[in-house]
Amino acid sequence: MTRLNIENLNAGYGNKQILNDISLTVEQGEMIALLGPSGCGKTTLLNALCGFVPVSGGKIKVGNRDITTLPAENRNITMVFQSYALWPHMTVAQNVGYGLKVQKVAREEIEERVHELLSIVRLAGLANDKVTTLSGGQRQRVALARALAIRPDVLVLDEPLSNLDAKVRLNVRHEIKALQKQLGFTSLIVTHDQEEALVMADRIAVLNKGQIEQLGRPEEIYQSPKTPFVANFMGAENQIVWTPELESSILTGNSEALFVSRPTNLTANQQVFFRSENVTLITNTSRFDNDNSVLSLRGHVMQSAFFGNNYRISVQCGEHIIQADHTCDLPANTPVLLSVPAHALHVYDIETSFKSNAYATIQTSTSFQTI
Ligand SMILES: Nc1ncnc2c1ncn2[C@@H]1O[C@H](COP(=O)(O)OP(=O)(O)OP(=O)(O)O)[C@@H](O)[C@H]1O
Repeated sequence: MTRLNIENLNAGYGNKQILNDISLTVEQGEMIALLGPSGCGKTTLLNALCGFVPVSGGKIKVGNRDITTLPAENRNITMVFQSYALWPHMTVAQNVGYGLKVQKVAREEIEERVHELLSIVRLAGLANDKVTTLSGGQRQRVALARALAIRPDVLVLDEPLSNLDAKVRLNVRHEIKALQKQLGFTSLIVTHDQEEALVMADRIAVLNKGQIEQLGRPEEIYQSPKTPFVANFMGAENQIVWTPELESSILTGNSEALFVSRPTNLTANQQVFFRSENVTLITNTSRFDNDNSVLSLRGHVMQSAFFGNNYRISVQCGEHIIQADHTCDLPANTPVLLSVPAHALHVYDIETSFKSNAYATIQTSTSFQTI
């Protein structure tokens, strides 16, 4: 496996440009997750790498080879599809060996390689079964073994777990990750599931409208989103646009005020995002601390939903509806006080979307350690 280098890539369908100036390097042995909402261009990027979608500008290099205009079969990039794309009339072993047979590799070598890969993906006992008799998780492991059999320079995976049910999905994602670490393959994986990206990837590229909005380690993307889009996409679903009116409402010092306190890094004409898990909810609303280290606001419960390990409480705070995680159920209309520590706030300038959050920065590093 080798390094993949994408430089200023533009691609699309006919006159419709989908990818705008994408630059991304996947280091040897690294797994990068492409994360973004439906239609942002994730699959188009994989298709452009594989040679299925023509490139209108920029370069794709694998190691020192420029593959930008090479036909798909000469690129040595293999795709694992969401739908597995296995041959239904073939056995497990025949599917895994298919690519090697096309490459006219000697029969003994194919047998050896197929055997090796089937034991890696723990399917050796099913070598002679028809793939149609396998479960979804097993089929995806066959697809993975088939892709790896031809020793691609780069492996790309297009939502490989989407067709699996929730429990199998958790297992297979850990298996793919473990395999990726064990074999050290260079890979790009497409997902729209942020948890999947956080768990599996060495780095995450968040795509928005055909552009990379942020690239970084999972911790960086989660804890220090650079833009409102990334903050919101990574689960900071609460948003308050901090207008001059809100700013003046807090400065009244009124104990009935909706906004009780705000941290010093939040000023007028900014927007703030935060996660429900970072909101502390109390039912004693008489407390009135002018505390500069938290954003604190009053409201009343609209509804409550059971989430298994806690309750997600929707709180109406003036015009805003804030989601807060809480340990117990609360009846509608209960008055509550919400507070969010400054370090959990992601603050951006309204006009420029420029990040102005001094509290939530973490140590970041763009270097990638190969293992
Ligand atoms: N064959 C095609 N011809 C024309 N437009 C296409 C084609 N395939 C995709 N598109 C358009 O390109 C854009 C990006 O699609 P793409 O499939 O890359 O998005 P995605 O991020 O992978 O979405 P999803 O998560 O829904 O799979 C969309 O607007 C889509 O309608």
